[in-house]
This record gives sequence, structure tokens and C-alpha cells, in this order.
Amino acid sequence: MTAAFNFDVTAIDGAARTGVIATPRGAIRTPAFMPVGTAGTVKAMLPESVAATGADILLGNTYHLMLRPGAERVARLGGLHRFMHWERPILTDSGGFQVMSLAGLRKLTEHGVTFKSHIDGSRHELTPERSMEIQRLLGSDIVMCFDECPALPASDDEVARAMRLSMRWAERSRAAFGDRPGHALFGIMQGGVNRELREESAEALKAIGFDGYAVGGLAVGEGQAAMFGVLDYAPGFLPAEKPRYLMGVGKPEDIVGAVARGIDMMDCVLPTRSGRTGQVFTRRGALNIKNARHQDDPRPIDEACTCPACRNYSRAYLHHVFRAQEIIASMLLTWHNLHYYQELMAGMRAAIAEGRFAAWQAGFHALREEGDV
Ligand SMILES: CNc1nc2c(CC[C@H]3O[C@@H](OC)[C@H](OC)[C@@H]3O)c3nc(N)[nH]c(=O)c3cc2[nH]1
Ligand SMILES: [Zn+2]
Repeated sequence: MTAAFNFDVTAIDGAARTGVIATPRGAIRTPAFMPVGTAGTVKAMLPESVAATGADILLGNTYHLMLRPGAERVARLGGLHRFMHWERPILTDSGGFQVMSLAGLRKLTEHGVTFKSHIDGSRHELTPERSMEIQRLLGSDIVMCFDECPALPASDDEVARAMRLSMRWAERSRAAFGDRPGHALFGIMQGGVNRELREESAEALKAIGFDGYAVGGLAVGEGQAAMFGVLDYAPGFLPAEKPRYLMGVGKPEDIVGAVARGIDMMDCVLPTRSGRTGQVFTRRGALNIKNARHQDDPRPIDEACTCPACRNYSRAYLHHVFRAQEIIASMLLTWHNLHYYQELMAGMRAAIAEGRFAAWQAGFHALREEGDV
């Protein structure tokens, strides 16, 4: 395995950039959308199908995998890539976010977090050191620092407390990660919607030094305007030559706005989760296939889409199998949504490379304003 892990920005258009992250398990074309495979599977998709949509990297989760099947068990079985049959890059989140949103009976101290599993009530502890150990056992290529993402609404004092704790945990994450050629450790910027706290967090992370930098603490209910307000300045606080990863985003229009503000990587459960609820994304906006208006519609979801759902099935059929709660509905709608998200990223990468991102962005919004989904 080569020791390479580097980011090459190949073109810049305004604040938007396009490039390639080289890793021993393959290249990641940026701006990149990363499908979420929380428990070792991108729900309703075979790994080969995820690759066919154009995804270069997917996400796993420390919190879920430590609880079930257990990080040591995955390591004994050859690591997460082998376990889930995905040989391309994997990024794993560090668990902090899920503990605060999923686990019961949590106790947070300077040392870390103890909690009860939401699956079987067993007691667990996560610290920066244990999170690094779990992500090493899983074998992920990009490891996230253990952080605390405060729930909103939160006072500036609460946001400052959580950010400063997270910066001390970033230091401990860096120390525990050690020197692992071919593997990357990303720091996570916190600070809510407070510019001074965001700058303090960025300075702290840069002083420690990471292979990439995430903008955390967003997409937690602040709304798009507030998120874009932070993204108008926060990416600029981070090193321009390293990847910038916006966690948990988002709707197509959020993704376009984030790329326009200098973000290189994103992840979100929306395309997979909403596919299972019947919501599908098209160039003209979203529609829900369970709506009766689709019952007799012989057209595909999107005439311009080349995914298996759009090539071979009508809206009427997808409406039928969704209403009948057939498993194929989740498969086809998820595949379409992931394909649409990857087409969106490919369109932006090409537009940035050719210096026409502003025109591409205007076209993206114009089609959605026309509507007629
Ligand atoms: C949705 N909005 C949002 N997600 C966020 C996540 C990932 C959630 C993680 O949960 C799983 O999705 C359910 C994904 O895990 C594969 C994702 O990485 C975050 N993770 C960390 N460590 N720090 C943050 O500040 C943070 C902020 C978020 N905002
Ligand atoms: Zn399609």
C-alpha cells in the first residue's frame, strides 16, 4: 500500500474548487458527495451499485459499528472494507455526534462520554483515544477527530465550551492517531454561528495540523441562511491546500451553495433515507412517488436520467411498488437519488474545471424555478 494521501486542486472558479484526493484505495474526485453507510451498508444498495452511481468514497460510523457488530470483531474479520465488500476509500465519523443524538444516559466529562447503547442498553465509553482505536480497527482511510457537536439552540457560552473541549479532544485525537502513512486524520471545526468562535477553532486546529478539515456543528437545525452565513467565511479560515468537509449536508441546493463557498466534500443521509420514504430528486426539484398523480404516469422519474429506475421503469410502476411496500421500491428510488447526487457533483466538477460554475449554478436554479416535476 503506497503511503500517499494528498489533495491536488486542479481548478478554481470563484471560491469553488475542483480536485482529486489520492489515497492508497483510490482517488476521490472533488467536490465529492459521500453516501452514508452507517452500519456497514448503504441501505438498499449493493456496494457494486453504490460504485456504479459514481461514488468514490462512502461513510461508516464509529458509534453504530462499535455497538454492533463491535470494532474488534470487524478487525478480526479483516476490517470494514473486506467486511462490507467495498474496496474504495471509507471515511468514518468519530461517534461524538451520534452519542449525543442517539444514546441514552449520557455522561460527558473532560475525559470523554459514557453512555447506554440504544440497541441493548449496554454501557459504553467513548474518548478521543478509544474513537481513534475503533477507527483504526475498522481500517477506515479518513478518520475524524472525536468532538462534541452541541445541540441547538445553544448560547454562545455553551457553544464556546463545547468548541474548546473539542479542540482539547482534537489534540488528544491527533496524539492517539499516531503516524499512519496512507491514512488521514481530519480535524473538525466547531463554533456554531459565531464568527469569533469559528476563527478560534480554525486557529486551534491549524496549530495541531491535520490532513483535512471539517466544518462541523452545522446542519443541526440552524437553517440554510444561517448555514450559508457561516460558510461565507468559515472555509476561508482553513488551509486552502487541504480538503474541506462539510458534515451532514444536505439537500441539492445546500450542496450547490456549499461548493460555491469552497467546500470539497459532503455527506448526508437525505438521498438514501428519503428514497425509502418515496421522495426522489430531479433536475426540476423533488417529488414524492406515493402521490396519486403518478398512478398512471408512463414517464420515468426524470427523462434525462440514465439510472436503472429511469431507464427501465415508469412513475406508475414505482408508485405501485412503493404503495405495495415492495423492497424493490427502496432499491430503485435509493439508486436514482444517489445517481442524481453524483450527477450533480460531476456537473459541478466539470463546470468549475471549465470556469463556468456561475452559469451552471444559474441553470441549476432556473430549472428548479420552472418546476413541473
Ligand atoms: C445531519 N447534520 C449533521 N451531521 C453531522 C455530523 C455527522 C453525523 C453522522 O451521522 C450519520 O448520519 C446519520 C453519518 O455517519 C455515517 C454522519 O457522518 C457531525 N459529526 C461530527 N463528528 N461532528 C459534527 O459537528 C457533525 C455535525 C453534523 N451535522
Ligand atoms: Zn434516475
